[in-house]
Amino acid sequence: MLGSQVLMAVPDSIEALGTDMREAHGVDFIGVDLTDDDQVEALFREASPLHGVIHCAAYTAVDKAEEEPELAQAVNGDACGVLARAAAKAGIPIVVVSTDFVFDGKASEPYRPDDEPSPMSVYGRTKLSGEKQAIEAHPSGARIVRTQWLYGPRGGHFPGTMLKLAAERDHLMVVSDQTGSPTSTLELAPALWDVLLLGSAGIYHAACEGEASWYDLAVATIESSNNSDTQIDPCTTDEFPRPAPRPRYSVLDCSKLAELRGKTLSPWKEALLTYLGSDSE
Ligand SMILES: NC(=O)C1=CN([C@@H]2O[C@H](COP(=O)(O)OP(=O)(O)OC[C@H]3O[C@@H](n4cnc5c(N)ncnc54)[C@H](OP(=O)(O)O)[C@@H]3O)[C@@H](O)[C@H]2O)C=CC1
Ligand SMILES: Cc1cn([C@H]2C[C@H](O)[C@@H](COP(=O)(O)OP(=O)(O)O[C@H]3O[C@@H](C)C(=O)[C@@H](O)[C@H]3O)O2)c(=O)[nH]c1=O
Repeated sequence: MLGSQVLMAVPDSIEALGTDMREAHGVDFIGVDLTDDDQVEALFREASPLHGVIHCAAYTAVDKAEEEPELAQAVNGDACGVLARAAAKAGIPIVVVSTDFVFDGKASEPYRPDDEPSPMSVYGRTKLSGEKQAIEAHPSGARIVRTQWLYGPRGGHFPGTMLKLAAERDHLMVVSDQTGSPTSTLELAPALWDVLLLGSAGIYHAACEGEASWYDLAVATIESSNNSDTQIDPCTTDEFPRPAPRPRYSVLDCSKLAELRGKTLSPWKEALLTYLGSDSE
């Protein structure tokens, strides 16, 4: 969703900094083992990122990760250390994209970046490992950006699944007891740039404003399509069992990012409607 490329090296020219015309080189790591220091260093020599790296690759199949913990650990955990080490050697910062699923969801108010993580799933544990490995490998340059509930122009995502299912079925059940902040990658991408270029080493939270359940997100998505009679009913997590546990509440406190940027990301519904091409509400 954040791009099929797994690494973005930013801009070629210093003039591009601070403008809206920032250009990134997407680098496809075809055939490169991200857990191999030599291969990643060679890739850095080839791509020669001047100002930094935004690392987006991950094993994101939350349920399947429960069956493939070693692979998830290699991709989500160890690769972050390797990439951060290469960035440290190159003397450039790195942004590592992480997740709300590092938290256990037992909180009742938004999680701050320095709150203690306690992941519930293989995906969450391996992403937390990636955060730690990146910080250890590049203490002065690693910026961790935790985000959540992403959707956007590329790749599969929950609103897309809802639209597809609504076209096929006349009834959907969607969990209403998990709360987070649906976040458009169109909102997140500029924030990642700002953290890379203006931020300092450490952990940031980045999500659209406001909170919602998956049910709320499904309803808002289907309503905006204006051509669906599909009935959507709320259900509990227990009524929609999945292999990986998810946090019940994982809203992120994004005030540190807002201070850095002088603004918040847009409210989640506004961003959703913009993405869906309808701002008529
Ligand atoms: N989706 C979400 O809701 C959220 C995502 N995030 C984080 O944001 C980042 C981007 O997520 P998203 O855009 O959803 O991810 P996607 O699953 O859409 O894309 C992940 C990318 O990683 C690549 N990748 C997977 N395994 C490997 C590997 N072994 N070696 C090289 N590349 C690999 C994939 O390549 P290929 O296409 O070839 O498989 C794909 O391009 C991730 O770090 C994720 O953890 C954080 C919070 C929420
Ligand atoms: C398809 C479907 C899902 N659900 C539920 C299951 C689950 O609790 C919730 C979301 O399901 P998904 O599997 O689409 O999303 P999920 O993989 O849980 O999404 C997570 O992805 C990772 C990568 C992250 O980092 C998280 O921030 C988060 O976005 O919706 C329903 O209730 N009804 C449905 O018809």
